[in-house]
Amino acid sequence: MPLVSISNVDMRYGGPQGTLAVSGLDMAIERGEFVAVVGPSGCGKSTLMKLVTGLHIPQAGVVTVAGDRVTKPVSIVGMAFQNPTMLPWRTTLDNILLPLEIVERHRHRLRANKKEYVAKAEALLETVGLKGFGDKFPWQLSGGMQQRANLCRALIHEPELLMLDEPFGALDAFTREELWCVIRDLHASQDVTIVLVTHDLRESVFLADTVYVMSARPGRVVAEHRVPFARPRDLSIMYEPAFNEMVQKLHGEIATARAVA
Ligand SMILES: Nc1ncnc2c1ncn2[C@@H]1O[C@H](COP(=O)(O)OP(=O)(O)OP(=O)(O)O)[C@@H](O)[C@H]1O
Repeated sequence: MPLVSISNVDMRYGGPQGTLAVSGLDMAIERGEFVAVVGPSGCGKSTLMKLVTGLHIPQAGVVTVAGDRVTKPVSIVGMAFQNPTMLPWRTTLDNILLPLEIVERHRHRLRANKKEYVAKAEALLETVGLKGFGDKFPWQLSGGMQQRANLCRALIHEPELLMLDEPFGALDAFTREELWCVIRDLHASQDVTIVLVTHDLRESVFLADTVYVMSARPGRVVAEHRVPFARPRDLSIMYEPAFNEMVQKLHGEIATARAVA
């Protein structure tokens, strides 16, 4: 059974006459898979994220996560967005622990095993290359470092599913590539399923096992590609012709999706 299943989903904003954001959306995401979702602007990529995390409930069709129909926010999911939104008055470590303080189920465990969770946050910081930065405040970190810490915060409760909505969009090209490697390594080491929404086609091909292409609004899946490159992948793969051919193919499909809109 797939970890995430989206079957024939319609999502409309603003009542019966409102904007139909996605229509007839189908997707099946296996445990451990790394999925990237690309498509023209406004095609419903963020809507898809909100449907899977239970922030929106569709008017038609069914979304299931780990076999359960999604009817409310899903607890086995971690999320990271373009802007890290760390709380400036808390240290990086305390920002990472924040979800555990907020979610009732974790709160007791955090109180009982604070040391264990601090050690876990520190281990995550080390994994993303921020060893020793836990006591710094977010405003003392660069944008790339904040996004690394943000990833730790999304992973602190050991989610089965990590949803990333344009997490690297605000970063410069070099920092972005560094973070691709961080995500690649997290996926390899953390036993987590990842769904990444992105406008960056190279990012999608470098990171994903499967790339879904969505149509213009109302969004639905118009193409699904298996990425054939073996793991672990090195950034140098981006200079290989087969990599660039795949990026160009995706580019062409999105241009077509935009044109038929
Ligand atoms: N709360 C809302 N009320 C009305 N319309 C909305 C709402 N949220 C999104 N939409 C519309 O639904 C469509 C899909 O939005 P969504 O944010 O999912 O697209 P997206 O693919 O993530 O966009 P982008 O690529 O620009 O980030 C868009 O046309 C948007 O204008």
